[in-house]
This record gives sequence, C-alpha cells and structure tokens, in this order.
Amino acid sequence: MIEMKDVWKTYPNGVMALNGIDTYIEKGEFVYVVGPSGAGKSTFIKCMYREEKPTKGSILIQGTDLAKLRERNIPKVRRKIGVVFQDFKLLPKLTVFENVAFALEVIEESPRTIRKRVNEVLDLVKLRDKAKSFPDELSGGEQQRVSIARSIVNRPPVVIADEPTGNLDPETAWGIMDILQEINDRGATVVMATHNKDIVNTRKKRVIAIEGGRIVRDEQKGEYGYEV
Ligand SMILES: Nc1ncnc2c1ncn2[C@@H]1O[C@H](COP(=O)(O)OP(=O)(O)OP(=O)(O)O)[C@@H](O)[C@H]1O
Repeated sequence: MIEMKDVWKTYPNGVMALNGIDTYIEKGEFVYVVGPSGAGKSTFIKCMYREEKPTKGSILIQGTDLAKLRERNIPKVRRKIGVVFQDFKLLPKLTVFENVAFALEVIEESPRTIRKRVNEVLDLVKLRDKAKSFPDELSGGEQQRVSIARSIVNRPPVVIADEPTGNLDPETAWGIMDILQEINDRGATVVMATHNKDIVNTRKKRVIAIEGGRIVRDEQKGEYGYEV
C-alpha cells in the first residue's frame, strides 16, 4: 500500500531530516509514528502526501511514486490521501458543511452527491447538527472532527494525521481516536504521528519510532517508549 525505499530528505538550509528510510505499510494497518521532537516525524508524514519532495528515494502509494510525481499530477494523487493536521486548518469563512464539501466541489461532483457524502461524514463525526456553524463557533475537538470529515469525504484509502490530538485535552483526544479507529475499521490505512504516550500504550498498534531521521524501532503492538 505504502512503500518507502531509501528515502532521504535534506532541507535547503542543510538540515538532514530523513536519512535513509525503508518501510512498508500494508493496506488496512494503523500505524503510530513516534520519536523525540525534531526526529523527522513530520517530514516523514509530509513526504507521504508529497507536501515535501524527498531528496532521494521512492515513496510508492498504490503503485504511484510520489518522489517522481510531476507538480501537475499532485492533486490527483492527493485525493487518495486524507490529511489531518494538529491545527485543523479549516477555512474560517466557510461553514462546517462548506469546509467538508470543498474537496468534492473541486472535483466537480454533483450537488446531490456532495450533499449526500457530506452528510454521511458529518454523521460519522457526529456533527450533523453543526453543519451551518462556522469554525470559530466550535470547540477544538469539534473543529478536529470537521477536519477529519473533510479528510475522508473523498473516501481516500489512506488517512495521514500529524499530531491530530496535539491541541486537545485528553478526553477530547480519546474521542478523536475513536473516530480514527472507526475510519480504520471501515478499511482505510491510518498513519498517525503522535507524542501522546497514553494513546499509544493503550490502543496497541504498530509503532514506528524515528530518531535522527532514521527508523530505530518498528514493532507490532508496540509501546510509545519515551518519557514525557
Ligand atoms: N521546512 C524546513 N526547513 C528546514 N528545516 C526543517 C524544515 N522542517 C523541518 N526542519 C528540520 O528538520 C528536522 C526534522 O523536523 P520534523 O518537523 O520532521 O521533526 P518532528 O519529529 O516532526 O518534530 P516535532 O515532534 O517537534 O514536531 C528538524 O531539525 C527541523 O528543524
């Protein structure tokens, strides 16, 4: 499903953020990416949806090499990948419904399909009653649920989340994990970078630990493994 082969990333300022990453993530897996601050987790995640282009190596997602992708083909591949951010990145002037619908409008789905799909995902994240609200009228947890709804409305086979619970209190964070689990149960592959020790140690999954831009540990049902 996702295969990284000898992936290196050096930023223009000379920082070597990834130093030879090799990994394979199977369809339907749920993977935590952990490691100290500055280890390269975000860079790893960003390369996975071609927000950053690796300096060397290949990243195959369903057979497409993201490292070789031409700029004009990026949007098409991004549709296969839902992305969830720590800071939600909702459009403040659009309602909840409009924020989620946006991804479908871009690909010119019919208004009927848009209404149906948006309502479906808003039901999944339990926010149908907030469809007409604006992001600043919602709590942090609700905003993150909108952002998850937006990430899956295209039905991508892969959902990538970079510290999705980083801005949320512990109880709200668990609610977000329940939704990501539901998405995984419905068949999507989920890759999530996190500093949340409790979540990793409670919801045992595959853990990939990155330090100094290298994978230093890769365990099924792994532990967080760092002090917080
Ligand atoms: N756009 C950039 N330009 C230059 N250097 C960068 C850039 N983004 C990240 N870096 C550097 O690359 C290294 C890896 O950063 P990255 O954000 O991937 O780490 P991280 O593990 O996600 O950290 P954190 O847990 O603090 O979010 C760090 O040294 C960081 O300073």
